Order: sequence, then structure tokens, then C-alpha cells
Amino acid sequence: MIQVKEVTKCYGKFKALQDIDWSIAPGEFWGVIGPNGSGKSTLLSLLSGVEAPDRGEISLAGRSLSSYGRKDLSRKLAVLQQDGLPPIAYTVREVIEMGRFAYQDWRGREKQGGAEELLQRIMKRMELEELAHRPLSNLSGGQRQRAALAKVMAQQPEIVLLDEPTTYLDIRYQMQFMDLIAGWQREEGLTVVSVMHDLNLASLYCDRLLVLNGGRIAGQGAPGDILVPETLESVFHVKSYRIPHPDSGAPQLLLRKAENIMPR
Ligand SMILES: Nc1ncnc2c1ncn2[C@@H]1O[C@H](COP(=O)(O)OP(=O)(O)OP(=O)(O)O)[C@@H](O)[C@H]1O
Repeated sequence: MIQVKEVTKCYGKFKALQDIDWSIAPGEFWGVIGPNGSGKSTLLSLLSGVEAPDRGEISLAGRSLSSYGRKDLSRKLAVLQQDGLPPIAYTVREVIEMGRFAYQDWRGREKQGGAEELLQRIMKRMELEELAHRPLSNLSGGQRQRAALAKVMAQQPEIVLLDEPTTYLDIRYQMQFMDLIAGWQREEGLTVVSVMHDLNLASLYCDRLLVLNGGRIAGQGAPGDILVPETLESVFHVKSYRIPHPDSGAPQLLLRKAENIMPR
């Protein structure tokens, strides 16, 4: 679905990403993890076409990413940022409708029917019906994030790129958000690439993890292979224990306080 070949991205003389080779198959759920400043957001902005690599090539469904027009790309790929939508005066309903941009003609009319039914279904699923006519400016950060996800769903993309999407959500909505994305992935074969700071959440939801460190790939593979105390120590400089999740056996990490770590 996405091929990243020998990609390097520089800001001035600084190499934010170097020699990135990565392949994403359709329907996979990838988590991108790594310390602050390791290049995660830069990689996402390259995948979304917002920025272009200095070297190397990114292709999407067999075509160079740079050859896609704006509407063309919007039907394939949607992006959800950490603070998905600003507190603007548009209502929730209006914002979700904006997700249909790529399917409208120059007068703002849909080329095919069925949009109204789709919007109703999405609002119901996201529990946004009661908020439909409220302006974003008087919603909480978490409610705005749900509206942002609804807008992305209305876009009906094949790939969704998420940049730390659960940062401002409480634990209930973090889980609800991840469950919605995972359900959407299962039901419609959505391909997901998500920057994640919460490694335990990444372990529960991602099929594969890409580890960045200092702009280079420090590992890629299944969470069971990647989330080991040795990697946590070499990449994040923290000590941890690893235990299996009682439900699924997925690895979960317990962080160790420095005062409890006995010198050998
Ligand atoms: N527009 C820019 N100009 C100059 N340097 C930049 C720019 N954008 C990012 N960088 C630098 O590139 C490196 C990677 O930044 P990036 O935002 O991709 O990291 P990240 O892994 O997403 O970090 P975080 O976890 O803190 O969000 C950092 O050192 C950052 O300072």
C-alpha cells in the first residue's frame, strides 16, 4: 500500500530522517514509536505528502506520492493530528460534512447519493448526535477529537495517518478511540499508521511497530519482538519489566523507578 525507499529528510544541514526503508501492506495497523525528536512526525508528514523527501521515494498504491492531486490523495489517505480540530465557530455537523470535500463538485454537491445516510451513521457511531449543532469552540478537547475522527471517517479513506491521536483524551475515550479505529480497520480493511507514545496501548492495538531513534530505523516487527526491556533501555533509556496481558498475552511494560534499581 505504501513503499518508503531510502528516504532522507533534512532541515538545513540536520538530517531529521535518514535512509528509511519501510513497506506497509494493505489492512495493517502500524505504530510508529521512538523518543522525542526521533523523526516520527516528520515521517508522517512525508507519508501525507505535506512535505517531500530530500532523497528517496515514497509510493502509494504503486504510484509516486508526488503524482497525486489533492482530491485524489484525499480519497486515498486522511490525516488526524494530535489536536485534531481548532476551537472554531463551525458546528460539529458542518465540520464532519467538510470531510466529504473530495467527493463534491465545484458547487459543493456530492457526485453520488448516500452522503446523508453516511453522515448520520458516523455521528451515531461516534456518539456525536447530541453535539451535532454545537460549535467546536464550546466543546471540550476530547469532544473535538471525536468530531475530528468523524470528519476523517466521512472522508472514507483507505489509509489513515494518526499523530498521537489520544494525547488529550481521558482513558475511557482513549480506549473508545482505539477501538473505533481497530473496528474500522477490521470491517473495512483500513490501513492505519499511528504515532504512539503509549507503548502498552501500541502493544494492544498495533500489528506491527516501527521504532525510530535519531532519525533512523532502530527496529521493526511484531509488538512481541519489539517491546522488550533491552530495546526500551537502548532506545528510551528506561528500565522496565515485561508481563503478558491477561486477556491476550500481548506484552505490557511496567516501568521501574530509578530508586528501585539495585546496582549490580
Ligand atoms: N520544520 C523544522 N525545521 C527544523 N527542524 C525540524 C523541523 N521539524 C522538525 N525538526 C527537527 O527534526 C527532528 C524530528 O522532529 P519530529 O517532530 O519529527 O520528531 P518526533 O519524533 O515527532 O518528536 P516528538 O515525540 O517530540 O513529537 C527534531 O530534532 C526536530 O527539532
